[in-house]
Amino acid sequence: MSKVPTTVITGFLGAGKTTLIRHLLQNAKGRRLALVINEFGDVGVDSELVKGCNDEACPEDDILELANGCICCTVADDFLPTMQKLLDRETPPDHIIIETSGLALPKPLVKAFQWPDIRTRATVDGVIALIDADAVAAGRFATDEEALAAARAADPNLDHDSPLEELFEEQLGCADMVVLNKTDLVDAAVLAEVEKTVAAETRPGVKIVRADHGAVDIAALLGIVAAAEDDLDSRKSHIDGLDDDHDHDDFDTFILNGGEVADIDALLVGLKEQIAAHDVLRVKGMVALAGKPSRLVLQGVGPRIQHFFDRAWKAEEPRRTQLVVIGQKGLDRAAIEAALAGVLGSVPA
Ligand SMILES: Nc1nc2c(ncn2[C@@H]2O[C@H](COP(=O)(O)OP(=O)(O)OP(=O)(O)O)[C@@H](O)[C@H]2O)c(=O)[nH]1
Repeated sequence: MSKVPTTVITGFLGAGKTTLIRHLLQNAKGRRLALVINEFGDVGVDSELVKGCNDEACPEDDILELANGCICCTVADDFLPTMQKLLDRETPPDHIIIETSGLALPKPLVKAFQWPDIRTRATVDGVIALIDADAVAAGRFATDEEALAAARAADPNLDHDSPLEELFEEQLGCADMVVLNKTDLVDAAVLAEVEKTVAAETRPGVKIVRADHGAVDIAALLGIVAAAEDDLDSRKSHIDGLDDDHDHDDFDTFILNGGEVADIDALLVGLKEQIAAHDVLRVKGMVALAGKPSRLVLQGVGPRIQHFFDRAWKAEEPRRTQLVVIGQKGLDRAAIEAALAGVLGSVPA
């Protein structure tokens, strides 16, 4: 029996994983793909967005959500049963795509493919690391030595590099291929520098492909045949030898709840102020705009915010606003909520 190839898509918060997967689904060329989506935060925004595209290549039944924390920490409880369910199907998918949360360490997930019941039926075709070229150019993953020294002084138990840099290294060090995304946001000279920074963290021979909005040919992404689960030793990780004992205490997340938003511009201005003031890494979710039949998807990555209408609100859905906010440890939830209370509208009963 041949094993079902599985591609793991990793990459920091907002790098463009969901965008790349939507592109993949729209260009599946007859392959039956199943998606396993893992998010950090309780609102399944990514799966909503993928379902919203109503693509024939990926019916809703083939989109499975793992919302209980980070996939790398909940492997045994959530991930393995989900894989077993997919593989037990009368007609298993041709290919499984796993979108990890932006904070996930890919190596523990790849290791899970050594689990006896999975190993005989599935293989990791490849680990794809998505990189936000704009964020790397802005130095978001570089260590701010002063800040690190201050953090170490405040917490003598701090035993690692800046959490953002560590994740950057962790995700690149496990990759079979890197997609350097958001090339539209940086010029050629900057891109060449970013590519050098990225190449310094990859294993030898790993290809770096440049992309705009995750538009990479499916033939390049799928069919790498890496069998990554048999090749774990070449993928260095900060948690090697630590018995997979790690957590995500370096990051905080919460949900901003509201009702109908009367003034989108006021919400955007308020959000931008809060993102800057509290160094928020990611904001994403749905906004109910007063007087509009469609729901508004809002996406913030670092200082950039985008929004668009995706589909009409269903009759049974409460018109409410929910935005996931993610930042580094110590995020001042109360201050952010207080600052935005006036522009988010009242939560429906
Ligand atoms: N300018 C530009 N924006 C992009 C590109 N790719 C994705 N985006 C935007 O970046 C934002 C985040 O994209 P997602 O695909 O949701 O990123 P993600 O990695 O799935 O995010 P998380 O699941 O939260 O980690 C969205 O607003 C996208 O439209 C790109 O190549 N260029």
